[in-house]
Amino acid sequence: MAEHVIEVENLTKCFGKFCAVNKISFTVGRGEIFGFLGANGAGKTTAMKMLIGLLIPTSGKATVSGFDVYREPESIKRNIGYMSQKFSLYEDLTVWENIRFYGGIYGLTDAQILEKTESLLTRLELENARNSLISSLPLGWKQKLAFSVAVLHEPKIVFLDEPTGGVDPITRRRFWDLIYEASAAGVTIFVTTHYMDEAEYCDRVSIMVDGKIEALDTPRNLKSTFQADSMDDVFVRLVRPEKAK
Ligand SMILES: Nc1ncnc2c1ncn2[C@@H]1O[C@H](COP(=O)(O)OP(=O)(O)OP(=O)(O)O)[C@@H](O)[C@H]1O
Repeated sequence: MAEHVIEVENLTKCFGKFCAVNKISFTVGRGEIFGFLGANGAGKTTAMKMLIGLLIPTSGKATVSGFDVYREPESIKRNIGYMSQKFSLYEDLTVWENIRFYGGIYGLTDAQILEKTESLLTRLELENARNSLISSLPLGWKQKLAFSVAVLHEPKIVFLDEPTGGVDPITRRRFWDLIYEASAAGVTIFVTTHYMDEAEYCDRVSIMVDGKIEALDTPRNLKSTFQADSMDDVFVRLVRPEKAK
């Protein structure tokens, strides 16, 4: 059986009487691309914040890379990569300055940063943009660069919070090439998205409704279980059942 790098059992987060995340349980295997879906307000961000050591749960258990979310949040932060739509690259620094800045934060040496910068710029075909300000780059390039920076320190797990918001399907597909590459190298990908084409690219998908995981399986099995033609249909049936009728 594949090694579990994320283990979650009855994880719960309540704000007063309202439980944004209500007893969710799942495991994620090494190298797996795990899609974390749900409507706005379903509790995805709250759940992810607990897993990356930013929010202490109310109850339940969870470990990430073997580290406990209650006792070892700092170890979790050091051992994961994280990219969100909101927290990303510095717009008023150049491509190279951003790489150097994050490399420093992740504790890489100058020599490691230099070496990784060259291979990263070549891979992304961004050699000519090394001195360009981030603000001058198209959004699709920024997202690819933000992902590459998030895995600069070679974490075993990377958390992506709506990483491809606002770009077209072709640009999203190119971004997913980077995800596949990382996954093939053994990196586990935990990704939230509102795009159902991306849900189809995941190995398994969980769908949250009102703080609970209502379905969790491969896209193929979910479509079969819900007798749906697409992940879009599956999502609508679960999240807005009245519309599916
Ligand atoms: N600090 C907080 N205090 C009170 N309620 C909160 C807090 N953080 C989140 N919530 C509530 O918890 C619920 C889940 O929010 P969360 O941001 O986790 O949802 P989400 O699935 O990530 O939504 P989105 O797709 O819009 O980002 C929402 O009703 C939100 O208002």
